[in-house]
Amino acid sequence: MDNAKRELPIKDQFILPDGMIYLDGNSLGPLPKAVEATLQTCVRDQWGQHLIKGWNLDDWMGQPMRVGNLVGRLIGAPEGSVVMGDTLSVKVYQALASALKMRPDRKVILSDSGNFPSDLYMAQGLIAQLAQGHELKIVAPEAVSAAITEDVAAVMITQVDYRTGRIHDMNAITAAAHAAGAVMIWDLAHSAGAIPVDIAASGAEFAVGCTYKYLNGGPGAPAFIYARPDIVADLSTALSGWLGHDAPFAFEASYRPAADIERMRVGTPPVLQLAALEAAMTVWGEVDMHDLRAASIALSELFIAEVEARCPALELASPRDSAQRGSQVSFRFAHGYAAIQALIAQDVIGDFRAPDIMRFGFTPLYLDSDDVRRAVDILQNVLDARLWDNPAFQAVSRVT
Ligand SMILES: Cc1ncc(COP(=O)(O)O)c(C=O)c1O
Ligand SMILES: Nc1c(O)cccc1C(=O)C[C@H](N)C(=O)O
Repeated sequence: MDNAKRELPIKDQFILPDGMIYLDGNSLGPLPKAVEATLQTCVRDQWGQHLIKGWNLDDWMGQPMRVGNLVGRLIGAPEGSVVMGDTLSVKVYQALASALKMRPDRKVILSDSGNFPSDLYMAQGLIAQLAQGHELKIVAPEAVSAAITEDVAAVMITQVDYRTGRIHDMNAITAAAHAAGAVMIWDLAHSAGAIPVDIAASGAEFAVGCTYKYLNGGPGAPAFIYARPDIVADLSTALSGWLGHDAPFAFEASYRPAADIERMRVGTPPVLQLAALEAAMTVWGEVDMHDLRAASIALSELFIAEVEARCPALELASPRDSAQRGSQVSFRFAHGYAAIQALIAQDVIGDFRAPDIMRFGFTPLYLDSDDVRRAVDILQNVLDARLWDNPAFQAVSRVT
């Protein structure tokens, strides 16, 4: 297949600095043009002029469900089954706490060593808080299915590994969890907007994810949570904030959860961030996820082929089979941190994950094959000329 035919034509909908090749949309997506204008309106006209009336006039209170439905379409969730709010770590906690309540006789939470640390930390914190003898079992990614035994209450897996990009088989793991009577939670942080997902078809009970990566909602954009519609009415929400109440403005003294997914809301929605995200979601109107996936694979394959041909010091850390890989490609290199800094100094933006992973995200909404070739030209120069071997590139910054 000709790579050019796989490219998506909406690069002009994003604001990217001149000359920059942005290969970090898997960590923080760039600014969609629609967001800039919407935020101006939201700040100046809504907040500025409507003030408190904005909750009704501009339906700020409806944002978490309205935007949840937009995100839901990208992950195969039915209308009304996804709600926005809080950070992903908080949503992991809520999903996990709800899942444990569904299996009171079981004490094991199963996850894998490829999971993002915050998910594991939230599980550890919840276990300590409950003090009921739960245990977090962490196995190798390849060992997950075999480790789903009948003492497992919840299987909590991030579908696409943040370091290597390796994809877990969502349907197979969910089926294994259900066969053993466990509840399934998927973290779609590196999946939503990156690969086609059909959460409803998987049958999983919960999915959570963030929106600042491939959904381009901006730094600090809120997370989403999905719960399978047939279980919602009985879910314990763990964090019983007033906006998850069935009638928040009745101001009752006792908590009574909303009948639907809104029970997973906690407190006041981040209105400006949700306005930004709602505008960012308009770019998906013209994108078919299967076209996007094909374009992402074409760009990733091109990158791997070019790097392997021209940069022999780097070792592929991602699965070679594109079907097993998300929308990022990682290479191992002992001087990876400094090499990434040297690349960034030349406006090729990737990132580094300890101990030695150079990570590059491929987002076909705003990247094409010329960008990929140019990025590899610069990478080759960084390696051939040992540009990484410069003290200026070794000082580790607070955020990598
Ligand atoms: C898989 C995964 N889970 C959880 C998080 C944490 O998200 P947040 O900082 O929004 O709580 C991240 C990224 O930071 C992530 O990649
Ligand atoms: N959420 C982030 C942040 O607030 C600062 C820097 C990076 C992040 C990230 O999202 C990291 C990301 N989850 C990762 O895959 O490494």
